[in-house]
Amino acid sequence: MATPVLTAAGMRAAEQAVIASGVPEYELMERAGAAAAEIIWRAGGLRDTLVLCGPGNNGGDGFVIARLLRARGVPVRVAALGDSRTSSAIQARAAWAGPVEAFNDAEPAAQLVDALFGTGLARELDDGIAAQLHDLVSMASHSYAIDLPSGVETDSGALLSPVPHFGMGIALGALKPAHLLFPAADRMTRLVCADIGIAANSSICRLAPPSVYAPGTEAHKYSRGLVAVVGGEMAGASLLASHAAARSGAGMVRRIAADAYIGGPDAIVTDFAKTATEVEHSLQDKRLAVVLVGPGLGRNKDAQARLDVVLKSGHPLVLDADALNILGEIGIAHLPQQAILTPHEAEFTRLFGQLPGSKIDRALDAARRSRCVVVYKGAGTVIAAPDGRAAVASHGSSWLSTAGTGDVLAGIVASRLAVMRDGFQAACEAVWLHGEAARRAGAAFIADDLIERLPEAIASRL
Ligand SMILES: NC(=O)C1=CN([C@@H]2O[C@H](COP(=O)(O)OP(=O)(O)OC[C@H]3O[C@@H](n4cnc5c(N)ncnc54)[C@H](O)[C@@H]3O)[C@@H](O)[C@H]2O)[C@@H](O)CC1
Ligand SMILES: Nc1ncnc2c1ncn2[C@@H]1O[C@H](COP(=O)(O)OP(=O)(O)O)[C@@H](O)[C@H]1O
Ligand SMILES: [K+]
Repeated sequence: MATPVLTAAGMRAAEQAVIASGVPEYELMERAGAAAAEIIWRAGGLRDTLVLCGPGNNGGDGFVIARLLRARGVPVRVAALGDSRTSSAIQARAAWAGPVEAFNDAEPAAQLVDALFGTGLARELDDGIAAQLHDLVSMASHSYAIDLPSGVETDSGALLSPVPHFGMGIALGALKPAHLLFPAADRMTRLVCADIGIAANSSICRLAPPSVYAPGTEAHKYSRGLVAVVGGEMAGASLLASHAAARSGAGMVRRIAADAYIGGPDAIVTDFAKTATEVEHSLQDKRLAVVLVGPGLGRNKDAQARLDVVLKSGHPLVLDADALNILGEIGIAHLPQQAILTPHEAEFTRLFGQLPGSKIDRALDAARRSRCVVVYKGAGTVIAAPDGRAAVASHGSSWLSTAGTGDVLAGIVASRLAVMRDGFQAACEAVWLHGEAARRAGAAFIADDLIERLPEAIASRL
């Protein structure tokens, strides 16, 4: 099941709904503290522990964690950053029977629990606080960020001040954008989400592994989807995309290109189309389920003419690479509705300009403006639909940062769209399969290797 993602305001609203239903606010803090203490106990056992508590409810969680770990026999010290300022945090502090040290004087421990700030962080940490947190975390063998690492901005994943690397992030009640967006997501080696009895409904989710279906017994190559990949003068990129499409479930792939390359998998049929008119003619095939254009297209006048006939073809479209660059120049008004766009950062900015907000906000804004599904690529890829749904793919392999992997993704997107016809779902499946193929390919792979891993990635989800 997809894990929902809540912004700081969304989380407050979800908490308020539970409180309005009759659960005392302090009960939520006890639940959060108990869930986190259980996770820490399982991971760290009887290690000597230091809990850092801030002034708000995140600090309150810390006092509950300290009390419950001590009740299990864990040697626990608590260091607080000033007084507790909320009624729940004051109550949690009063229930802690041990001494409270000053944060600035706290000595390191084998296990460090950061309950300084969570969703209420309003500005960067003072330099001295950030430095002391950094030292204490780096001297601990086990470190846990309660709800969020202190210093990250909940909704954007930005680092408001330097943030150390934690062994584990323990999200309370729901994931927040900073758990999945970079650079914050990189500050937690492991991430767990603790259930505290909050109904976290959200149109934004963490990308979940898909359920993929094998073709039915009545399937034939056209019913499984015929994909056309329209390339230009350069063969490599459109070949990668075509090959990836062929390995991702489509019944047939046709490459329509001006290059004279005749190698590549024999299963891919190449239509030699020198001019835009010849491309137009090839696209008149009613059996085509999806047309992908962009990889290897080029940006010259001929490329523009080829793109133009694709945009007017009436087929469901996937637009990548040079198709996006050309659209960045001529404007998104020329986009057909319900296409899938797969921009990386530079292509995104060329298409939509500098949009405000988090990467999730920007992807959703772009999807609404273009009325297309947008796959905003990079570490922390966001897939957004015009109706407000978004999925965030985190922890994809950084080895993907190699030439041609985007062409492979575009081919997978086209193939999944040909198979299932739902743009958002197809894009989500494709990003997951691409990430899984990368995981299976290990280190230092090239784009071609990813394609070979796609059948295994698909088989793992049947
Ligand atoms: N309502 C509840 O009882 C629950 C609260 N929860 C916890 O509460 C957290 C949110 O609590 P709060 O809203 O109290 O916020 P925080 O505890 O994250 O921080 C807010 C406090 O820090 C101060 N502050 C903010 N930025 C600062 C900075 N840079 N330097 C110094 N002081 C700064 C604020 O003035 C305020 O006093 C969540 O992250 C979660 O850990 C969860 O346990 C769920 C239940
Ligand atoms: N550091 C990274 N971590 C995770 N994924 C990445 C990283 N860098 C790139 N990727 C992924 O690799 C692919 C690269 O696509 P793109 O930039 O279009 O490359 P190309 O144009 O060379 O094919 C995208 O799917 C992107 O999300
Ligand atoms: K924290």
